[in-house]
This record gives sequence, C-alpha cells and structure tokens, in this order.
Amino acid sequence: MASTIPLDTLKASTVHSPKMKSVKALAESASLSSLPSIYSFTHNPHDETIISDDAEDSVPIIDVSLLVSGTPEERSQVVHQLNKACSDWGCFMLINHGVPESLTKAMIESFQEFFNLPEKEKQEFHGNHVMDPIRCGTGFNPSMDKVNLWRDYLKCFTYPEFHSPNKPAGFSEIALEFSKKNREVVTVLLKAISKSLGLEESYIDKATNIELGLQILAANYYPACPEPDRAIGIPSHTDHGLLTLLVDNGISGLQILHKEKWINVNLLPNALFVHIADHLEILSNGKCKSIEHRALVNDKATRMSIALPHGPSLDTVIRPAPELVDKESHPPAYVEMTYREFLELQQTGRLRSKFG
Ligand SMILES: O=C(O)CCC(=O)C(=O)O
Ligand SMILES: [Fe+2]
Repeated sequence: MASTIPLDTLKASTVHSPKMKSVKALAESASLSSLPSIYSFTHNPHDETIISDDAEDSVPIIDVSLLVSGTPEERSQVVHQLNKACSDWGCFMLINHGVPESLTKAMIESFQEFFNLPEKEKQEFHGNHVMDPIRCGTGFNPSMDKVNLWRDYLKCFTYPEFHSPNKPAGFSEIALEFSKKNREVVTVLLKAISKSLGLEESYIDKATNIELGLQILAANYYPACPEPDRAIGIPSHTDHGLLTLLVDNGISGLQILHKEKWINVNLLPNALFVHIADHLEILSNGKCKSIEHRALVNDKATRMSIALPHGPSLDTVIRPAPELVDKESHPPAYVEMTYREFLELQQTGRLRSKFG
C-alpha cells in the first residue's frame, strides 16, 4: 500500500514573506554594480561542468494538431511520440498548438505592464498563502529557499474560477482568453497521454476530476543581473500538477536535467514548452517522469516566462492508477493525498518529495 503522511498535524501554511523590495526595483537602482550577498547562490560545481547544447540532446518536438486533424496513423504516431517523450524526457516542445502568437505576445506585454506598475500598486496583490488566488511577490520563501531568488512573480488562479488583478487596463481580458486557449491544449494532451499509457482516453480526466482542475497563470520576471553566475532565477525543482505549459519572451534561461546533464532549452518561435509534472508521475506510477528544471539569469536583458501549471481538482485524492500497479513488479511508489494537501505540505517545506 502507498504510505500516507499524517496530515492531522498540518496547519494552514502561511508564507511569511516580508514585504521585500522587488528584484526589478533593485536591478533598476542606479547604484547596483554587484550582487547583494542575500542573492548569492552556491551553484553545485558538478552541475556546471555538464551543460550540453548537443543536437542529440534536443527535446522532442510534437505536432499536436495531428491529434485533432491527422489520419488515424498520424494520431497513433503522435500518441507513440508522447509515450516516449513522457517517459524518456519528461518534457517536450509543442508546435501547431492553436494558441495564437498575437495572443501570447499580448499576454507577455500585459505582464510586462503589470511588473512596470509602481511598487505600491503591485503590493495590493501581495498574497501570503499558497491558496491565495492572486499572489505577487519576489522569490523568497523562508521555509523553502535558502537564498533570495533573482525573480519577481505574479500568480493567478484562472480555473475553475477566474481571478486576475484589475490592472493594468486590458490585463484581465487577455489573461482570460490566454488561459482558455492553453487549457484547450491541455485537454487534448491529457487524452492522448491517457491513451499512450494504455488507458481509456478519458482516464486522466476522470481520475483527477479535471472539470474542476486547477489552472494557474504565472509570470516570472528575471531582470538583467550584475553577476548572473552567482545568482539563480529559480533553483532546480519539478512542478506540481499534471502538465505545465511555458512560453518566454525569447530570452533563454530555462534548463532541464536530462540523463544527469543540464540542457539549455531554446524554445522554437511560437512553440509551447510542456513539463510533465509531479501528479502525472504519481498517477502513472512513475511511467511519466516529472522533469527537473531551473531558470538561470543573465546580465544582458530581462527574461520573462509565463508558466501555466494545470493540475487535478484540489480535493481529489491522487494515487497511482490501479491499472498501472502490479504488486510484484510495479508496486505503488508514491504517497497518496489531495492536490491541496500536496501544495500546502510543499509550502511548509515538509514534503521532501512526491515520494513522501
Ligand atoms: O522561467 C522558466 O523558464 C522556468 C519557470 C519555472 O520553472 C516555474 O515557474 O516553475
Ligand atoms: Fe517550474
């Protein structure tokens, strides 16, 4: 049986992040020529020697339009590609996904306008709790992060209920449309991934109660950094949820860990990057791998990324699919708990990994 974490000791997890100056404000202050020591991140020297840009290490590219309009052979080919991408890579790049390029551009611009708001106005959206539906801040969580991260963020819960800041003008409308279009992509992908696992098409939808599944629209803002080798945007982690879709403003910085090598990800123009996340790994009993990744910073230009984690409904217990469990050869390898419990535990720093 899968073990469970005693949750009766779990209290509402408030993140006591002090009202810190944003990294954007810090980076723009005229006097900044070196990295303040509170942002100094010790990179693992072992990591640094194994960065790869090799062609053979290139992330799989999947044409998702074939799942909708392809021939039966093309559809089954894409399902096969997804099976390999989810198990061998834990990520892939998606082309012909149907999110209009102009909409993505408008979303990136709107986030930029949000981050450009006066600090005081942004502070109205400074949430404290992981379940606050709108949260803006700078990368610092005392129970999780040992150093400050060179990154500001805004996170909004956009499904099942839509939340967004009421400024800048037009932000809400663009965010609603962008979130909808991205959720449509996830709907198609989850069906195909179910099939690729040998399960019925709607298996993941039902097991996660996806009708009420949580969608988060998050933007990361990484200003140019005076000493990029000594700082980090986001340290190595896997995402919670089922799938995260990600785009950026054309400035690279995302790295994934593949076969113990850090690989620079350069997104194809108008492609979506897809991360397999923890709850898909749990549900598939390890057949799909959630991908370790991190965000580096640079000294030339501001990087922005938009990440949309799509998860189960908050109150559905997620456990390995019994169809993918075999007592002898594939025993259940993960703890079972609701997505909400997972998020709250993760925030306290007490969830060391999805293995419990
Ligand atoms: O900025 C990126 O490319 C990565 C962002 C990320 O990993 C996250 O928001 O969880
Ligand atoms: Fe991430």
